[in-house]
Amino acid sequence: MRLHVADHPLVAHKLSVLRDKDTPSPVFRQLVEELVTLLAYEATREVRTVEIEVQTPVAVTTGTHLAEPRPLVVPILRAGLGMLEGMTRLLPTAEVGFLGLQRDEETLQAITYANRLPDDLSGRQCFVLDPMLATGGTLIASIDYLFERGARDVTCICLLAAPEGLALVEKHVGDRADVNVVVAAVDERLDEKAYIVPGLGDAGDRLYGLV
Ligand SMILES: O=P(O)(O)OC[C@H]1O[C@H](OP(=O)(O)OP(=O)(O)O)[C@H](O)[C@@H]1O
Ligand SMILES: O=c1cc[nH]c(=O)[nH]1
Ligand SMILES: [Mg+2]
Repeated sequence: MRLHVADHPLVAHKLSVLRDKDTPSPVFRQLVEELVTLLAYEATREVRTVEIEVQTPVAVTTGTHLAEPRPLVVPILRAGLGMLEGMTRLLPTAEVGFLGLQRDEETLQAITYANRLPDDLSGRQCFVLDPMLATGGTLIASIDYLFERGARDVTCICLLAAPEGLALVEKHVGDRADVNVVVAAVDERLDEKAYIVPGLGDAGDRLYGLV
């Protein structure tokens, strides 16, 4: 697994506003989108491209297009949905697949309640969107679904990660170079309810206002 922690003052600024418990849902949603676009810039650094010929008004030149098959973006419902718009703004031609997973807050196991992924992901580059990497159970299940269907590589974009969750994902995938995790920050730890500390609370509730 390769980990990239964004080191940028704009990311740090937006993340601080996101953490503030008094930031209301509309502002929270807007900031999540902006943060994803900044993280996606880094996360798509190795997106596959092909050379094409472009006729400018002046001359013929060599340009770049995204290669086929198109990348697949997979928001993990519910909270990952808040990251989709920011991602597709940068990758408008990507296909989107959906996974619905909810962590059972007693057992901390991730339960899958929706799976709308293409059956065959052979050769596909996949980008998983989930704001919170806490115990890592949700992300591990998501990565497994994608590789089971033949994904070529998986890049996970998260806003916050706990060291415990990162360690579990790393233990699960080992040193394979086709799993990337891009995060805005790695926080201190998990609390007794497996919430990220200092974190930002329940990302789904803060995005969509449900309790
Ligand atoms: O690393 P883990 O310990 O598995 O926890 C992380 C998961 O918890 C949150 O989702 P949640 O289960 O609250 O669902 P929601 O998005 O519907 O709120 C979050 O968005 C991750 O998907
Ligand atoms: O801190 C956490 C942990 C899991 N899910 C969240 O939304 N927040
Ligand atoms: Mg939640």
